[in-house]
Amino acid sequence: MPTSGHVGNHDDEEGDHPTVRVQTIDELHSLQRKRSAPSTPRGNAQPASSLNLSEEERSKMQLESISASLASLTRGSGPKVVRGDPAARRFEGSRHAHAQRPAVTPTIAVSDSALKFTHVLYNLSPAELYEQAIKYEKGSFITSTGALATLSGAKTGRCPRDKRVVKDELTESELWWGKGSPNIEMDEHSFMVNRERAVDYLNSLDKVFVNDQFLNWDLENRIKVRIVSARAYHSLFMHNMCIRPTPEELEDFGTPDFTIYNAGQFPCNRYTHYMTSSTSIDLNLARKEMVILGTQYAGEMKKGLFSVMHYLMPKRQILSLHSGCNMGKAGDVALFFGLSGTGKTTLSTDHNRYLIGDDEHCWSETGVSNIEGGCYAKCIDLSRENEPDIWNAIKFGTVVENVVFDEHFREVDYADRSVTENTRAAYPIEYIPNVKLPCVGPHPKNVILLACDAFGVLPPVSKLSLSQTMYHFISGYTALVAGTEEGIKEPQATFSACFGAAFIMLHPTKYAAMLSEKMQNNGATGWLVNTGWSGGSYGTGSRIKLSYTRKIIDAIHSGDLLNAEYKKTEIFGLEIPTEVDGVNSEILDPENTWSDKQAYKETLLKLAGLFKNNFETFTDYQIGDSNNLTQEILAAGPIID
Ligand SMILES: Nc1ncnc2c1ncn2[C@@H]1O[C@H](COP(=O)(O)OP(=O)(O)O)[C@@H](O)[C@H]1O
Ligand SMILES: C=C(OP(=O)(O)O)C(=O)O
Ligand SMILES: [Ca+2]
Ligand SMILES: [Mn+2]
Repeated sequence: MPTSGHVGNHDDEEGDHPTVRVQTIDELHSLQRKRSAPSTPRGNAQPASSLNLSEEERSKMQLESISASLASLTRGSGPKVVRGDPAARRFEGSRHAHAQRPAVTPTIAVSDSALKFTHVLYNLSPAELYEQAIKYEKGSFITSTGALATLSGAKTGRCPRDKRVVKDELTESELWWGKGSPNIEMDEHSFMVNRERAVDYLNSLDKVFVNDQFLNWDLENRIKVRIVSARAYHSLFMHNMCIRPTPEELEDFGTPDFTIYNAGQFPCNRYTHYMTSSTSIDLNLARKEMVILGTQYAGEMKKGLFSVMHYLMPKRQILSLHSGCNMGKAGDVALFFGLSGTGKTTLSTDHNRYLIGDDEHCWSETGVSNIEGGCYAKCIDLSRENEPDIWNAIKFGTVVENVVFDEHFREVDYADRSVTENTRAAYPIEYIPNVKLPCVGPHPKNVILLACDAFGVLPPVSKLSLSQTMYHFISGYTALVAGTEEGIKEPQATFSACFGAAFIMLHPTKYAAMLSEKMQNNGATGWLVNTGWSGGSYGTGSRIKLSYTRKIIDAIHSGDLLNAEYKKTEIFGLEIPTEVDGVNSEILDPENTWSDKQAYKETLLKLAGLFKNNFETFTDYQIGDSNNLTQEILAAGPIID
C-alpha cells in the first residue's frame, strides 16, 4: 500500500529493486541499444587496423565511398546518402548513433533524384535484417527453428543464358568466347545502360542495403567486395555467404575491389542491345562491377563473384575450383568437385572432418583456401538423420529460400516441392560445428570428382590415373533426372568443363593444366565417385544410399582404398575396388546390379558415346606445355570399338 506522496517510495512498495533513471519512454527505449558490429570468427588470422582516423572522419569517408558507388554516371554526381532506416525517427536511436546528416551534398540539383536522400543500411546485423525483411518484404517469416524464410520470386535458380560479359580489347583476347563458353558478349555501352538502370532504380528507393565484405580466406589474395541491394534478404544472404569483416577491418575497408549492383526486382529490357529477356546478369571486369536486373535469386550474386575469382586468381597463378573441401584430423585435405546436386555440400560437411568450405576454393602455392564465409545447401528432402550438421545449421541467422512451412508452427516441410525443387539454406560457415577456422588448409591429398549418374552405369567409386582425372575434369559430367514430373524420364546428360563451365572465364584447358601440375607436384590422387543411380537407370534403379557413399569417401580419406585390390572396367577403363569397408561388394561393379545385362551394355555404350561426342571440342587444344599430356588425356576417355 502506498503510504506517502513521495515518488521515490514506489521503490519501497516493490522491495529493493532499483528503478531506471530516465525521464521518458523514448529515453528508456534508447537505453536498450548500444553500438557493436558483427563479424566472422577468425581463428588465429587477424590482420590489424592501420589507419588512424577519428570515428567521424571514418564515417564520412564511408558515406562518401557509398555515394560514389551509387552515383549516376550520366548526371555525374552521387546521391545524398544518409545512414539508417528512413522509418526510424530522426535523432532517435542508440546512444552512440550519429546524427543523420547527408555526407555529400551535390552543388547543383540537376534532377529530382538529386534532391532526395538515399538511406543506406550499412552492414546490418542478422537481427536488424530480420526486422527489415519481416516488416517490408512480403513472404518473409521466421521458421520454428529461427531461420528466416524468404521467397526469391519468379526465378528460383540461376539463369546462365542471361549472363553477359563485356567484351573489350583486353577481355576479347583473354577470355574464353564462343561454343561451350558461358561468356556471352555485350558491349561497354549496353553495360552502362543497364548499370544506370540499376543505379537509378536503387536510388529511387527509400533505402538500400550495402554490404562491405571479403572474399578468400588467404589474406594475401583477399578481395574486397561491396554489394548494393534493395532487399534485406539479399543483404542477409551475402552477409552469410561472404567473409564478414571485423569492426577493425571495416574501419579500414576503403574502396572495394569489386561492386555488385543488385536491382533484381527491376527488369532490363529488350530495347537494350544484347538483351534477350527481362533478366540480365552483367559482368564488367574493367570497371570491376556486376549489375543484376530481373532476377532475385540470391545465388546469382555468389556465383557471379565466383566468376570474377575465376578471372582474377589464375592471373596470380592460383587455381580457382568449383569444389567443396575438408580436412581430416591428420591434416589430409580432400577436394570434392561436381556440378550442382552431385554432393559437394553434403559430402564436405562430414562430422568426422573439419569443413574448409562447401563450394568455392583457391589452390595456391601454399595450399587451399575457401573463397566464401558461408555455405549454400540444398534442402530438398533434408533429414536430420542423413545430414545432421546441415539440419542443425538451419537456425537463427540462416536464410531459407523457397521452402514451404506450416502456417502456425512454422515447421518447414523439406519434402514439399510446391515452390521449387531447388529449395536452399544459406548459413555462416561457423554454424557447422567442426569448421576449420581460418578456412585454409595444406595441399590436397585426394581430388574427388563427383558425378550423379542417373544412367546408373558409372561405378560407385573408381581410382583414376592423372590423365583420367584430367579427362573427367575437363568433361565435367553429371546426369540428373529431367524433371520432377511423374513417370519415367530419360536422364539428362550434362557436360560442364571443369565441373563449372557456367563460372569459368578462361579456356578450360588453362584450369586443367594448372590442376594437373598441382596434383603432380603434391602427389594427389584422383577419384571418380558416382553419387547417382545403381541397379538400373532412373526409373528402374535407385540412388546410391548416402550412407554407402559416405563409407566410400571414408575409405578414400583413410588411405584404405589407395592400396585395395582393383579390377578394370570395360569401355571406360576405370579401376574399381573389389571391396570397400561397410559397403555391399555387389554394388561396386554396376553390371552386377542390373538384372537386364543387355540394357546395361547398351546404356554404357550410349553414355560412352556422349562422352566422346562432348570431348570433340577439346581435341584441338594442347593442355600444359607438352603435347604428351594432351595425347594421354585423349587416350584416357572411354574406348568404343
Ligand atoms: N549418395 C548420395 N551422395 C550424395 N548426395 C546424395 C546421395 N543421395 C542423395 N543425395 C542428396 O543429393 C543432394 C546433393 O546436393 P548438394 O550436396 O547440395 O550438391 P552440390 O553442393 O554439389 O550442389 C543432397 O540433397 C543429398 O541429400
Ligand atoms: C549455388 C549454386 O551452386 P550448387 O548447386 O553447386 O551448390 C547454383 O548452382 O546456383
Ligand atoms: Ca556449386
Ligand atoms: Mn553446394
